[in-house]
Amino acid sequence: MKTLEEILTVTRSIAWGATDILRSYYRGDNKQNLEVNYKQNEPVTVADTATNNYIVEQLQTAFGSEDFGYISEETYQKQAANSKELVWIIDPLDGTRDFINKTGEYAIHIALVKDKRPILAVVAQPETEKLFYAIKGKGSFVEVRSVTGDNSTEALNVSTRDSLDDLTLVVSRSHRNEKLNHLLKNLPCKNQKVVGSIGGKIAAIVEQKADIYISISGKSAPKDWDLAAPELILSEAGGSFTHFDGTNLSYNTGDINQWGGLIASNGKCHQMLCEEAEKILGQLS
Ligand SMILES: Nc1ncnc2c1ncn2[C@@H]1O[C@H](COP(=O)(O)O)[C@@H](OP(=O)(O)O)[C@H]1O
Ligand SMILES: [Mg+2]
Repeated sequence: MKTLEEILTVTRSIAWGATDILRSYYRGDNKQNLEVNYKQNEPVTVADTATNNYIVEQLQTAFGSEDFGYISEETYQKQAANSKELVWIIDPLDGTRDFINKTGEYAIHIALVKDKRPILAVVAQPETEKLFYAIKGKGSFVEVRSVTGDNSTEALNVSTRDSLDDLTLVVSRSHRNEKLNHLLKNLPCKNQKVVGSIGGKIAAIVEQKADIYISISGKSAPKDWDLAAPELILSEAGGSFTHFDGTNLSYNTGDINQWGGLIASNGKCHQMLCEEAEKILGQLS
């Protein structure tokens, strides 16, 4: 069995390959029409499926199916938890709406999960040519691709901002509901900005451009592939990512949905934020 470092090297290379595929669709180099279909009210394009197939094929070629299971957004069908000890959880295009609407805010997520928790993660942000990566216990890093092929890498640390009023909150542009809007209106953090893709929101926190991300499920919920890779990148950069009650997220549980309220933060006032969120939402019901 390869070491996690060896697995990461291969995964990073696959994520750069996926970056090139998405960038070429984004720029219209692939002449195929970007027809938008809908799966459970979420848009899907040929860019999602082409990148999905590329990532899964490349991972399967590199790691096989004896030791590893595979859960990927575009090929997922409702199923029991995957029984393999190591499971890849893949979102080939996180932020499909933003990809279609050309905000540039979309990402690729690849996570390796063991015992329901992420142990290795890559989040690529094609439009900034950045690739965020982490191994559990080894810190988070960002690699920036340059045209000369001379990539630079930096260790990531969340901000040290620790006063609720000063924290900047990032939130979804397209997944909003009454509860979330009520919470955003009543939290003391008044610096709020919309960012597409969960990978992009977590990238903003680990690059210290923001401090908090909040999500509340409605009729639908974010899925394992939306969260597993960003979660590890954030926690390895010193942040926290939990349910409102402070408990950890679990992946590959048999229910792909992540229901309820989730808070990701720089960790400095995480518990206070969780309590504040529950208090504010308690007033609504
Ligand atoms: N409440 C919710 N219900 C369903 N999906 C959600 C969601 N909140 C976030 N997501 C998913 O998370 C990704 C990023 O969304 P957003 O940009 O709004 O934060 C999108 O996935 P995909 O683009 O991979 O389909 C979106 O479907
Ligand atoms: Mg997707």
